[in-house]
Amino acid sequence: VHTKSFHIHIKYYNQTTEWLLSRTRHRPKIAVVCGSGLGLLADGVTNKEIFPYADIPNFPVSTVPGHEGCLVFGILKGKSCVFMQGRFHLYEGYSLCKVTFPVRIFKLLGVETLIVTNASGGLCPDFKVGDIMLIKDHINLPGFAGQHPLCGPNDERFGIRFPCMSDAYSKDLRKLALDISHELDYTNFVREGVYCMVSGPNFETIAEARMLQVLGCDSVDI
Ligand SMILES: O=P(O)(O)O[C@@H]1C[C@H](O)[C@@H](CO)O1
Ligand SMILES: Nc1nc2[nH]cnc2c(=O)[nH]1
Repeated sequence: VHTKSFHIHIKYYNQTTEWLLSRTRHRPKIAVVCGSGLGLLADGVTNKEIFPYADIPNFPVSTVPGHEGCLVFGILKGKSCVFMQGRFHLYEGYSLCKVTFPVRIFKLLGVETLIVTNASGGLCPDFKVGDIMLIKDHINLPGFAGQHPLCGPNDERFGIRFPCMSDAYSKDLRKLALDISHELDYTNFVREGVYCMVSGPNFETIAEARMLQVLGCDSVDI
């Protein structure tokens, strides 16, 4: 649906939401987007209901290895959750409003907390391969050049026209994650940093990586 368009009509969001609500008993308040190879984050949920993206009306499909392409509803630690086993990327040929389509569906399903994960490239010299970085802020490089999911007519149901981004990532949730990393003795590989989005699909040249470091980025992904 409108793969190259800046805008997806509300009727498609409604159609997808109604389709899901009529097929799952779950009413999740928490959504988790699983990046490359991280689909196993959904393994721990009980009362699972699984919907392949290809079956969900208007949903994009995953085209990248390591992205299973399923929406998994279930219960984790007594909380109803929904997991995206696989996410979408600009470099797959999807417009950014298509890439972010599921996030708006989560909003319409009643989700209040979104946890995003991905496998990104480290830029901070202190980081080691395999470290976990909690995102404290981001730089949306394609956004500077007009590639932005919020371009186009604004629908107030999803948020205001000019969103403030000075507190994009919940301080409370970041503190909780850091506190738990202390409890679990994970502090030697749990970091905090600034995430940079680029369009890909190529990874950075040495000069580009150095430029992103100078701009204050600690990790980069596509
Ligand atoms: O979906 P994420 O960001 O975790 O995946 C990264 C970026 C590319 O899709 C892929 C390259 O290996 O990993
Ligand atoms: N842009 C970018 N994305 C990545 N995703 C995983 N590794 C990388 C990387 O080195 N650069």
